[in-house]
Amino acid sequence: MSAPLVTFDDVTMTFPDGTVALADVDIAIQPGEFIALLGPSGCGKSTLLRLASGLETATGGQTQVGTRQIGYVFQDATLLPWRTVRKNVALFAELDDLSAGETRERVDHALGVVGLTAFEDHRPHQLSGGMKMRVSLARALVNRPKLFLFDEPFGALDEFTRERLNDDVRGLFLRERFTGVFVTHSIPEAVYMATRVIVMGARPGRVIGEFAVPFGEERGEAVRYSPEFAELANEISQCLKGAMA
Ligand SMILES: Nc1ncnc2c1ncn2[C@@H]1O[C@H](COP(=O)(O)OP(=O)(O)OP(=O)(O)O)[C@@H](O)[C@H]1O
Repeated sequence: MSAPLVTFDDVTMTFPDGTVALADVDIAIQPGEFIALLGPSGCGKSTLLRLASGLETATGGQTQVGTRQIGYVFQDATLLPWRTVRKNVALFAELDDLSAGETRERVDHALGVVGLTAFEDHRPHQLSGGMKMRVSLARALVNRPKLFLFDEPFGALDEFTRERLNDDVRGLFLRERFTGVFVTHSIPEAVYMATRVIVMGARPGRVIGEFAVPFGEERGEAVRYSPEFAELANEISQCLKGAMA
């Protein structure tokens, strides 16, 4: 087995007001894994992503991340309304001071893989919620992330759009070969997307269960509606219920 890309070793996070968001968290994420993080509200899922991204530093234990090329998408697409789709996608490349030619090449690629090339001159108010999230994904892709953090990106979308975006992210994962950490409240979404599901409990936030997902790279309806899928979702649900009892 290769060295993990992300390691949380005995990590504790206590905020200045005394809130213990995480206690004794041990997680090792191998390159090429797609982890779904599931757990009740307030169990520290977003805090874990913030630690992995370097936005926060844990108050105890060790957090190690083997790359600085990190993509991060949030529930809100956070687009700049006055910029076109292309200019929004180019934002981080501009901040990184990439040359105009390199930026154009990366933006073209990112717009292509999220299927928005035809909309590059639109402004955010002309897009659906799902399209805005695709712009947000493309913007993160421009940095060619080796680690891609998703903080409940599709929670606000209708189920149909969400399922399509789940397939889009799976497609990106298979094509770009990043390592993914995907926070969600949805058990089916977690099972559909992930290679491994990590279940967290609250007060304090900690890992209470891990489930390897036995499905291969090709997912789709046949997997989503299979008895094995329902069985695994049920096991995870029992684990979560145990955490909330
Ligand atoms: N800056 C902060 N100061 C104090 N407490 C905080 C801070 N940020 C988060 N918390 C607390 O830490 C705990 C974990 O928060 P976090 O946002 O990581 O949970 P979560 O599992 O992502 O929740 P949700 O599913 O509702 O988004 C919560 O109790 C939250 O109130």
